[in-house]
Amino acid sequence: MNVQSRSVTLIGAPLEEGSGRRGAAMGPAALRIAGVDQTLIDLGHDVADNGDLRIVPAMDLPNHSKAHNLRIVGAFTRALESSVYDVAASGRFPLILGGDHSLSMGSVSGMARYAAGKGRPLFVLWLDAHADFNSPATSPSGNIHGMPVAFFCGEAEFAEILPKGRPFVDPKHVFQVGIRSVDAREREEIHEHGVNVFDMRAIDEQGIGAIMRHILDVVAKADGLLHVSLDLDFLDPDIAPGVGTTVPGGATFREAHLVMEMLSDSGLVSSLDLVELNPFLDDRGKSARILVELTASLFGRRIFDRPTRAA
Ligand SMILES: NC(=[NH2+])NCCC[C@H](N)C(=O)O
Ligand SMILES: [Mn+2]
Repeated sequence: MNVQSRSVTLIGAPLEEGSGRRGAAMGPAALRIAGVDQTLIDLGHDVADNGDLRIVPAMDLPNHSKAHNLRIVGAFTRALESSVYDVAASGRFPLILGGDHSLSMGSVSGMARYAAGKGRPLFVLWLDAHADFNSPATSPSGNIHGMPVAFFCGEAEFAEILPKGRPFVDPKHVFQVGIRSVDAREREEIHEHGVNVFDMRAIDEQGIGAIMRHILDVVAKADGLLHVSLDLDFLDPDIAPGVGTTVPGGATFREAHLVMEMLSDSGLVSSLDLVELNPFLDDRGKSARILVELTASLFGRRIFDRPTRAA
């Protein structure tokens, strides 16, 4: 195996209040039970586990009728922003175990602060069925997990969650791959802001390999850092049922692994979110395991590393 060994720190974010239902708070536990730490250790990496973040609701934030549970999501955003920043600044790779996708408001903002301090641009690879570019004004649901991209791009500020002057991500540095469910006003917003969208049709027509080569080329040429945010619903629900917002027609097992293998080869990835796993909806741990397997591919596992076995 020819993989650069990395120092990885796991950060559990048992957050479910950004989604419309319960269950995603069990995500970090399920990912640990599926063996995320040992899998990385077996690949030769040094792994530390910071445990799960524990928060109290941020009472300085308002109760917002169009951004449900803002005080809890806001508290997680603050806690994750600083712990992801601290882990990255200590030279380690932050691996965030979610938790619903609103946690990316914190993780990506923490990486944006880290990248700004290094004078390097931050790029985000958003692997998801959804664009998550709503704001309280445009969201049909009021669920904050549909808003994180707009938040870290500086477009959705629904209360002062993070200090004024926080660094934003340039929407043109966001690559969304696997998209197949976008709300009407959200669609206008992503086009207006120049987010790079590769929807499922683009994957079907161009192939995921060509799309990934293009993205990695752009990041490498800019000497950027690349944060990867993997929403379980990027995958087809047939292979990954343990998620609250399933959309048919998602990425296949091999498409998802090829994304991770190419990311691994590139050496460009600085940080990773694993989000939206809802173990309450899963089928005998299948979705938790697939997220761990994909993480293994991102950290250097190759098809030929696995013992051959009949199905
Ligand atoms: N991360 C997710 N699963 N997001 C789903 C968002 C669904 C819908 N667009 C909304 O804003 O409510
Ligand atoms: Mn999402």
